[in-house]
Amino acid sequence: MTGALISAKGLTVRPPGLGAPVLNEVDFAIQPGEIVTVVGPNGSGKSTFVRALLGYLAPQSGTVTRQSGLRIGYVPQRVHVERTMPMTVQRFLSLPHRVPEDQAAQMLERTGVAGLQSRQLSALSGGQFQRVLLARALLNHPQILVLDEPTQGLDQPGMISFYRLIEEVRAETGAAILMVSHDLLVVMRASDRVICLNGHICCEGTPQDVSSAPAYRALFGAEAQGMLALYQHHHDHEHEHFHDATCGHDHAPGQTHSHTDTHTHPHGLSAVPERQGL
Ligand SMILES: Nc1ncnc2c1ncn2[C@@H]1O[C@H](COP(=O)(O)OP(=O)(O)OP(=O)(O)O)[C@@H](O)[C@H]1O
Repeated sequence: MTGALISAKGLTVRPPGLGAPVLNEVDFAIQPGEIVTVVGPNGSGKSTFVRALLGYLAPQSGTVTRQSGLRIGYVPQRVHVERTMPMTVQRFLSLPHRVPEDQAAQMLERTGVAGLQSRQLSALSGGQFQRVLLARALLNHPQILVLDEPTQGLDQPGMISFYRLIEEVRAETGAAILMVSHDLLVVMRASDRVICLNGHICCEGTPQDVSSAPAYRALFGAEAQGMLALYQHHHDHEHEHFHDATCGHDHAPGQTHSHTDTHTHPHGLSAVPERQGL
């Protein structure tokens, strides 16, 4: 799609030594300012997808296009190496390029961990470390932030406040955000679009659409049921390109879906028709 920050067409990735591709024929595009979340079971290819989009992995076939000169802020999934090394937060923020102390201080304040510059990385709590990682990614003034499971190890309140911060960052900077997450309930509420991945795109659309898609429910079972408590999904509205792998067809804009689902509310919550603030 024109204007996309990153797009992929027919993206197929097969790591060396693996017989079958981890990703198969994935089409994708993210537009400026969009928040897109990738969900999927363990081993479904989420990190591979992100790394291929960023150019760290070469595709077997298909193409990835990144806007020329695109500024990317990337928080990878596995960063425990840095945490065990003796290193202050200031030094960590200055890798690979030196960052003036006042800029570092400002960014740490923005991400809610003011005054930690001289603290050792190993002395940070999980939540503080995630915010330091976010500060480092933001120092690059990214047009797109790519976060691979950014709330690993955080408790529920920590997760919620982290995602709130991500929404604030989008509002303030206009950066697009591509996240991989297992925190389905929380993160889906903060997303414009959700992609459910399992080697290929099983379904994608608004959180409401995806949470009630049979393919999504088949993958996430009980957790998907929880989503039903949060979203009321009437199948009498228009879908904008919503591919449902279980149905096996696309619903074109203007097409009315004919499923008649009964919505249950297992937690006794009232249905929330629109996206809610966190
Ligand atoms: N370099 C590699 N060599 C061999 N296998 C790999 C390689 N990279 C990924 N894989 C395999 O590809 C599959 C997808 O891995 P990936 O890390 O992308 O999944 P994921 O959805 O991010 O998983 P998780 O939710 O557990 O983080 C896994 O089965 C993994 O073992």
